[in-house]
Amino acid sequence: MPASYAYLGPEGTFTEVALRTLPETATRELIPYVSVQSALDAVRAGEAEAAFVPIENSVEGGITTTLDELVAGAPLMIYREVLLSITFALLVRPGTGLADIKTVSAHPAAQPQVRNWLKRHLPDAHWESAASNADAARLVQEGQYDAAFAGEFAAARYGLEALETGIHDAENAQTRFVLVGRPARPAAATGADKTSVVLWQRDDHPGGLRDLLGEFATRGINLMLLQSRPTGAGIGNYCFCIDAEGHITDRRVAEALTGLKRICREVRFLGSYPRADKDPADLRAPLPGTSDEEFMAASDWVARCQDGRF
Ligand SMILES: O=C(O)C(=O)Cc1ccccc1
Repeated sequence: MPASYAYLGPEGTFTEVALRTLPETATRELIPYVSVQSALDAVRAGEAEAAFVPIENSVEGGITTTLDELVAGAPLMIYREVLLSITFALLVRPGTGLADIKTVSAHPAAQPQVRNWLKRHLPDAHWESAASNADAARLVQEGQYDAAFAGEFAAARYGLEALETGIHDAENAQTRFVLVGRPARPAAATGADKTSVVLWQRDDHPGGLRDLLGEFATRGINLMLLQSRPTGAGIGNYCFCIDAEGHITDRRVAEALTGLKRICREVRFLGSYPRADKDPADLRAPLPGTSDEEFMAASDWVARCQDGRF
């Protein structure tokens, strides 16, 4: 298997910066791709061992292009996540002033993070979406746009200068990135893990979403992401992308997935992996009655009852 990781490029993306925080990248070739889709397709085709892509930010929620790629097509699995705090720089060709800027470009996920700043400083600038923030910087270098919102570190790579730095509408904005590979056994539980799934309801009925969420709630499982995405089968037709606390080898998570598998038309397991935001030591104790030991003791009791040995 090629020891390479694909990532959302070109060079100089926040994605690349987040990826380089993973220790194993020292022994991997890191290959930039023009889109999330092409990076994930490289994994599906066996050209790359894994792909590293943005999946969620704290301002706008899920990055829909990534979620939609994971929802459809040949199954993939998430193995790691990285959180990165994000502030933007306004990158321009040397000599450009604020008054010269007619067009600005960045990845669509950047727009909600700089909207207020734009309104205040460049109210008449025309927004042009780019495949990534670094690609916007590259297009500024080529003369296609006047300015790009990107990481300050991208300036040197594209011969640009930062007219402004530290741009962020929301304090502490973070973006979450994931390392995605072909399906295999998830890494062992660390004690502070997250499980990602996609759920498709069997039919449309009152309380349908509550039924799905109930499988987590009754087992004391906290949810960290719930994003509905259209299935493409018509208005009102959605699947649900869910991140839940815990690992598939935790009894309560395994039982919740068992319940969901029974009541859903389809469940896609997207992986169990260590949480980037928490140490196992910080994690609260499971709700009473939902620890592995309590699940095991209860099923032993049922087995004894079935045997008449209670
Ligand atoms: O990695 C990048 O530079 C991207 O273009 C994706 C992105 C978009 C907005 C915030 C963080 C990452």
